[in-house]
Amino acid sequence: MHQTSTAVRPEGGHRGPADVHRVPATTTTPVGSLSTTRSLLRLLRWARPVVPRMILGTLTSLGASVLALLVPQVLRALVNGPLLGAGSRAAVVGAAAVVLLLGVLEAFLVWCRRALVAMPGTGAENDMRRALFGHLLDQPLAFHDRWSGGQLLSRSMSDLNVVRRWLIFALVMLVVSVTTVVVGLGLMFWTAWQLALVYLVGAVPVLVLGFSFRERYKVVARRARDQQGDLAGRVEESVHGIRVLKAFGRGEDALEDFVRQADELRGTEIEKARTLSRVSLALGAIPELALAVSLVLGVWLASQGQVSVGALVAFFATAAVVNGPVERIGALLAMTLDAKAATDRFVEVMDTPSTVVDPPHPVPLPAPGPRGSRVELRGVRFWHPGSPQAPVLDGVDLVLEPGTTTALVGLTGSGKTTLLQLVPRLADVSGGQVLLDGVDVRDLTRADVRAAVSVAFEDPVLFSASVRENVLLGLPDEPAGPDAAERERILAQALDVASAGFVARLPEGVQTRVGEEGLSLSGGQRQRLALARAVAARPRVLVLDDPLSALDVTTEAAVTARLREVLRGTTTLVVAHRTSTVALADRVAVLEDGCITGVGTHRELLATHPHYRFVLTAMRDEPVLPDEGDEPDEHDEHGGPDEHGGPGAHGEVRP
Ligand SMILES: Nc1ncnc2c1ncn2[C@@H]1O[C@H](COP(=O)(O)OP(=O)(O)OP(=O)(O)O)[C@@H](O)[C@H]1O
Repeated sequence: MHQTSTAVRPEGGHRGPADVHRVPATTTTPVGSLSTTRSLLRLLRWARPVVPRMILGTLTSLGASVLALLVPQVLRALVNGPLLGAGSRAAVVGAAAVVLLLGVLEAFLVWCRRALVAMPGTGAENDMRRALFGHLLDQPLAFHDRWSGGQLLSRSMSDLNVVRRWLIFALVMLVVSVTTVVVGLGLMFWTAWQLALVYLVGAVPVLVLGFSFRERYKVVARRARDQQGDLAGRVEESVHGIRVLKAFGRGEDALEDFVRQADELRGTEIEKARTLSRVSLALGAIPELALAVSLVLGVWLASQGQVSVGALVAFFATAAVVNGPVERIGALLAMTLDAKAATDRFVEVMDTPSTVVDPPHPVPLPAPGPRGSRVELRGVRFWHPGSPQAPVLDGVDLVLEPGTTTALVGLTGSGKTTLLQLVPRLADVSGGQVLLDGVDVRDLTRADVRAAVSVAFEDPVLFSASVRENVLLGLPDEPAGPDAAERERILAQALDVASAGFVARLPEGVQTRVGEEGLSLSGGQRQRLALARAVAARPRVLVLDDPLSALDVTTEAAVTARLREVLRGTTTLVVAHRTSTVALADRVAVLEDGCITGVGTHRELLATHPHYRFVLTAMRDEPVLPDEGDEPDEHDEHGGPDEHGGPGAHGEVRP
């Protein structure tokens, strides 16, 4: 999806600040300022294919209502004719048969309405859910940082449920009810206009009450939906952090927080119910009151001979038909306002443009050179949305030469992960450029970039799927991707590189289901599968965010050794928090104050770069720092960069 209006690039090229679209993080979103009708009309974007069936469903429902309204007219003829006049028994039976036929036809039309409308309603809900999920997947990381999972969950599940129920029931019934009331009133005027006038006077307070109900209910309906989202977020967060809550004995506090939020939601739901019950009371009582007055007047008029008895019967029978829809209108209006709140919340997400988009005219991905792909960061600046005054990266220059491995080193919070994310376009630069084989990554399609660049994060995520599916996630499916035998070979090699021998001991080997709903793995096992996944994608560029942090030293050494073999021909950028990870690299780049302040071999930097030495002392394992004048040697132990140095990544070295 390409959104030019709020795309990240400012006019005139790549170097300006990102156009950051701000989205509400939680429930403080104000009530949508659009009218209810305009709000709900936006559903047409997704519900258009089902409109014909909806119209047909509404027409059948209207037909049913017309039949219901015809019954009183038959009664009128029956009373004025066979009953009070010189009618025959056959005429009475005939009239009863007509009433029965009308009833059966009405029931049939009601069934047709359900059959016509139910399916398209679920179809529209499904399409909207799919569109929303696709949109969420399309959003950059910054979007997911700012929206709570609970809000997104409730918007994609319960909000769309509300919209579906409105589409298949309330919308149709509202149209039918209003039409029935209008036509019924017309018939009442035609039957006995004096009585209809009395009935109509009762509509004035109903309309006034209805208007104030709409205004009040709109606000609480939105609040209730937002609070539901917050509550879902609370559950999600607590389940996610259950270990921490238990470990710190904070279960009771979490429960208290949950109960408080649940009580707030309950309060809002009660307010909704009260608001609705007030208007429902008025909608029920006022027409009945008007009918009571009409009855007295009607009897008097009949006694004066100004209306016939048949007309009187028909009038009240029609009023009985009309009263049902009038009473229902309150509940239908409430469902409509709930649907407006749900639609507003859905559209808020859908209208959030992605800031990382495909270019209008993508450049084809150039072929890599003989030794692999070259990555260059040129004057890269980056700040997180909302804090342009504090750039995390402030002019990063770094070249990763083809086929080399560069370790990125810096103090915690210095921006290493942020820098890494810019290469596969998980976020776009705020200034400067990231070039892949000479092309700005923003001029490539995201699919091309992500096929070329694989990532493994420190905090590995496995999906509820088999080991095989998790590891081969980055490979294109057949027929574009490798065939079955080749996939098995890639799988075996990736697991071997990641030293994931434990997979063979899992209950069903590579078929074992892991992830959230599968077998629990240790942190190190998960990391190895994530690493295998990155390797299996056979990328040109491998971006590793401290992927071995949970491994013991022996396993890390084994993985490192295998990685060094496989990484030939792959350009690798690896964040290192341990000297043993640095050992993987040909060159080391030091990130300091948002810039690369040094690039060189471990030995060179150790000798010349005080900040590098300082960072090493802060690393998780204990580096062997050289005594003054000594040659550093700890990397020789790890088979480090000195052995594999050679011409590698280089960049501007700032003293
Ligand atoms: N989504 C975000 N919104 C705002 N600031 C953020 C966000 N993510 C990270 N930051 C900030 O950006 C800075 C760099 O974070 P980053 O995660 O890139 O550091 P790092 O060097 O990888 O840290 P570590 O070594 O601890 O993993 C930090 O100050 C962090 O607080």
